[in-house]
Amino acid sequence: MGEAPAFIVDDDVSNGLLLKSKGCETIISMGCNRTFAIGAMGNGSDSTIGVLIFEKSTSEWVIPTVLGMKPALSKGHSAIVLDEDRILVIKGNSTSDDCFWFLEVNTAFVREQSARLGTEVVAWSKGVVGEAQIPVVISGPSGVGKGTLIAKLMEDFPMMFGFSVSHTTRAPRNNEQNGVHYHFTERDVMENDIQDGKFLEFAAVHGNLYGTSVESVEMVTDQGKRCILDIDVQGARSVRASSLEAIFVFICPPSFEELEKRLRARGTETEEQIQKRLRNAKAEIDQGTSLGLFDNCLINDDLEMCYKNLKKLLGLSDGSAKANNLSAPETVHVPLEHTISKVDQKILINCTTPQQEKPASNMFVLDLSSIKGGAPGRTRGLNLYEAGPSMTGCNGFKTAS
Ligand SMILES: Nc1nc2c(ncn2[C@@H]2O[C@H](COP(=O)(O)OP(=O)(O)O)[C@@H](O)[C@H]2O)c(=O)[nH]1
Ligand SMILES: Nc1ncnc2c1ncn2[C@@H]1O[C@H](COP(=O)(O)OP(=O)(O)O)[C@@H](O)[C@H]1O
Repeated sequence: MGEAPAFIVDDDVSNGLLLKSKGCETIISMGCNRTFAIGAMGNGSDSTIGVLIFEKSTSEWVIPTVLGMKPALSKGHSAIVLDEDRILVIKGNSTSDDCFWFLEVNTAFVREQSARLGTEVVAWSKGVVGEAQIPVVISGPSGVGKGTLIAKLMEDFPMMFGFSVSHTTRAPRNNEQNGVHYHFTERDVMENDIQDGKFLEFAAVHGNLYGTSVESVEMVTDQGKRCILDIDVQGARSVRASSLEAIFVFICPPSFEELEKRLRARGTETEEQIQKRLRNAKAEIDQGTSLGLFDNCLINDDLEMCYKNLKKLLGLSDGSAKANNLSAPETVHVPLEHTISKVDQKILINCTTPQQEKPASNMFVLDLSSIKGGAPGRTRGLNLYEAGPSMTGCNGFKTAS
């Protein structure tokens, strides 16, 4: 559990939306029963951010199990309670690609993990500014053309899509690069990482272990791109059961004979491996087309036609309307000294220093009405924009004292 953080607890914690920041420590109340302290744990350069919970009914401090990648410690943060299930923590002196963090305290994931571990649990999830495009899971039997379709998508929309690089214990093919096509790894290393909870899903496929690490999905999301996962049907089922929201697409061959022809023509497998893949293909097609697991099934007969249909279901048929929206948002710097206030799902961040002449140009609105995802993984869909004059006065927003 670790050492208790050296928090300074203020008496003034009764207001649910209260922000109280003393150097590294932030104290925030949630409902009438619990107060959260977020601040430095450890000493000097070894300090990391820690969390303590004060249970008012028992007057006791509880050290929760903290899940997820946590933010680096900063000299000050502001915080605000959202919907009674998570706390938005804004790191001072940081840029918008790393300053918005959510501490989940009562989301479905946290409740599930708390029941599993039998302890109080909280989970960090970093907020990503930008359009909330949910990941795309693509499955289908070996040789059906998944890789070919994904490569076309990545080539035509490089700013929009990013590929989740899986881990596998199978040997690389001649044209495959480590870290690009797969992270080629040893079985015992991968099994340890699975035990440590680093994988979103994993499965034994054609005699090898394959898996998607949480990090591989988060890395794509951090770039503001829509994540594509090329995983088998078992993996798709695991992702469906996880809290990662995604769209599920199954690619089907026009016939079994054509699948066999493509696999042989690719020339990357031995005869034995081809036989194994063909045997597995039958079960995969059965499951992929009949379980209700997939949102869409595309038949890859004519490649161009299938690609066109894939683009259509991803909302790209009109050319690139959505792709253009995805240009990386401008980076905003949030200084150490800032105040925040909340109206509905909008947070006004006031970065104005007393010397500044045009305060409005230094106020931003963080709109959380379209957020998606959360722990495990990133919280996407944060919308950040400069506050207009109507938002910075008495119209809706009250500036926190
Ligand atoms: N569950 C799971 N399956 C994966 C993952 N990465 C790849 N696969 C699947 O493993 C199977 C074999 O992939 P691969 O060895 O690259 O052969 P290919 O499908 O014939 O190109 C395919 O069905 C992939 O979709 C992963 O991270 N998790
Ligand atoms: N619609 C198609 N018609 C004919 N050949 C195809 C089609 N789609 C893909 N291929 C070819 O089939 C082989 C297998 O495709 P690939 O993308 O590697 O499949 P997967 O990733 O599903 O294993 C490749 O040689 C590819 O060029």
